[in-house]
Amino acid sequence: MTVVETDLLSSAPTSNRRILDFVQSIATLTAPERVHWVTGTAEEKRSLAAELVEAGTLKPLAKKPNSYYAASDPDDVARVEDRTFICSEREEDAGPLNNWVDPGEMKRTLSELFAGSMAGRTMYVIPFVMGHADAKDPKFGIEVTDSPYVVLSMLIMARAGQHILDRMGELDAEFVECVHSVGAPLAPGEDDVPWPCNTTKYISHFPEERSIWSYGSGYGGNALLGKKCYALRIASAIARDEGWLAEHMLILKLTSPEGEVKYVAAAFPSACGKTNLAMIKPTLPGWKAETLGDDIAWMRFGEDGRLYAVNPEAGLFGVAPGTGRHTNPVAMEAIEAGNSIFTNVALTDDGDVWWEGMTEEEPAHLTDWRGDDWTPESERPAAHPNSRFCTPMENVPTLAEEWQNPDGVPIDAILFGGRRKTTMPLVTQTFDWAHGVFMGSVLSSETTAAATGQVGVVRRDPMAMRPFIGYNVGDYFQHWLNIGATRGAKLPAIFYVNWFRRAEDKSFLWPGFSENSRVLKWIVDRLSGRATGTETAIGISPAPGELDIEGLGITEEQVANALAVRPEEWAAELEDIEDWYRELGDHVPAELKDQVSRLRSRLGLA
Ligand SMILES: Nc1nc2c(ncn2[C@@H]2O[C@H](COP(=O)(O)OP(=O)(O)OP(=O)(O)O)[C@@H](O)[C@H]2O)c(=O)[nH]1
Ligand SMILES: O=C([O-])CC(=O)C(=O)O
Ligand SMILES: [Mn+2]
Repeated sequence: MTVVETDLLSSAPTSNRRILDFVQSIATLTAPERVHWVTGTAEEKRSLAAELVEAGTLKPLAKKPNSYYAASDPDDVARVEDRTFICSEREEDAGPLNNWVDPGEMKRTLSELFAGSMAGRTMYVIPFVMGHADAKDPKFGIEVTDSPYVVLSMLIMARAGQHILDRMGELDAEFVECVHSVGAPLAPGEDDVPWPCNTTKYISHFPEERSIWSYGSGYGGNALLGKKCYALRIASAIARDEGWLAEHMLILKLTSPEGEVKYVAAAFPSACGKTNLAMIKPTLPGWKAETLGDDIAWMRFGEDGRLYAVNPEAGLFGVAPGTGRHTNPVAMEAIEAGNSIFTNVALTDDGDVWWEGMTEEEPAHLTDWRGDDWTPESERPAAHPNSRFCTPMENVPTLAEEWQNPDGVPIDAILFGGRRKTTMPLVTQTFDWAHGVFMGSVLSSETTAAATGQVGVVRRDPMAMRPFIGYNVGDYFQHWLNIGATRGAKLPAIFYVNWFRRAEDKSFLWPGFSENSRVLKWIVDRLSGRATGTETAIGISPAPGELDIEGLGITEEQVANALAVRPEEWAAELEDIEDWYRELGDHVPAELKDQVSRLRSRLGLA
């Protein structure tokens, strides 16, 4: 018996066989120096943080309570989509948008990489639940990792710790096995680096087995395995099998001046405005917005036939640049409340954080995310474009009380949207569920810094889920159609929005941010039958005068340009949509292909 085995059996805070077997097998494979079962106490967090400060990974921030700064390796700054794999038994089940490797072959590769990969390090065992532990069918996970930075981040992002392990033991619950290593074993006496990682990276998912193996990266969506890997890729496969939806969506509660409440979920691709909309401060008098989630929504039918959404996460992992008092004051307040980790932002000389867009005036001197001196004359941004704040949901001053409800909130409207300079209007309502699924399936957006690769290229990002669907995209579309065809379903209305359309002089046609509340008002007016709208080839637009622009200081003409459905743009779009469906192959449902023909004829192009 190795040291680890003795240690594991004697000190494990659970007697659950499945859990012990899993942890033991990973310890045997990865050969860590010790095993630490994560409890989630304040004392544990303090000591982990102190260790990370000692190692140079974290710097305490003088200006923010219990908050830390981290700078990653410059080559480990975002999700790596080209190193992300869906290892289903059949290649066809991974579909055309995923990288597929045979599961047996991937397991062999991983076994080699993980063999001894935690040498000289501590292996942490993080018991967690996505959603609520007292939900009807709680979705548990155990992440083993050799990164204490991941532990501290996971304790913010998910409900985790000893109380979750106890609950799992009580229920003898199934759990998703999440295995993570930064891939940087330490030889005896070898010094560690502040951000250990490996140039070889594998973010591998086994959807049938419901397990995740992540190697080589310590960053965000690659390493906090409860988030994108579990709550979207694996959960989307579970949701397909169980008849629900796991989506890349924010959840927002809106209350009108008359006290009418509506719940909205919205899917925008990474770095396209979910966190901002989730924390919107309406500019229209009397309107109130409250936050339920900013990135992921799990939606299931309730007994009344409505779709109920829960946020499976417990924290925000928000894009820092562009977040400031004038754009997202609610997020700024959340950050001020402390208990946060900031990664790849810039440091001020007095021990605070800064990033582009936080303040209008730039500080005279900073330490940039690479650790270099920075002044306003510097050519490179001070914060990495994908720098992030990791903050507990409880810090959000606009948190809705329903956040504690394990069954979630009934969704009235689903919004799809992307970042498009042209073509896509500010807002349009789809005709019905199938048309909404069609519009979601052709969602398009310019790429952002949230993933490695070229930024600013238009690509299709169906339902904002392109990098996150754990199975064949065509089957995923069919699943959405099936949800709509569920007997007794009282479905949300589906809208499509674009805050990012530009004028000829390249300026934004719509001021965005808090002013998006005017678009939300029109949406609520549609839901409640107060706005009649006007029909276009692609959906229902606000009729002239229906969008409230009072006091906004923009002209009716500018609004008309933001809302315009231009036939010449749509002729080009249609061709691109046809190419897209061809590219996706024969799993695309006939019902959606039929939507393309109908759009073609509505555009007068048949
Ligand atoms: N012009 C404009 N920019 C916006 C608007 N909303 C958000 N942004 C900018 O878009 C960027 C990303 O916004 P987020 O709200 O963090 O995006 P997200 O969808 O939550 O991103 P992920 O966390 O990567 O999934 C930030 O730089 C924002 O300032 C808007 O209404 N108009
Ligand atoms: O997953 C991440 O690293 C951050 C995120 O929310 C996204 O990219 O959508
Ligand atoms: Mn996201």
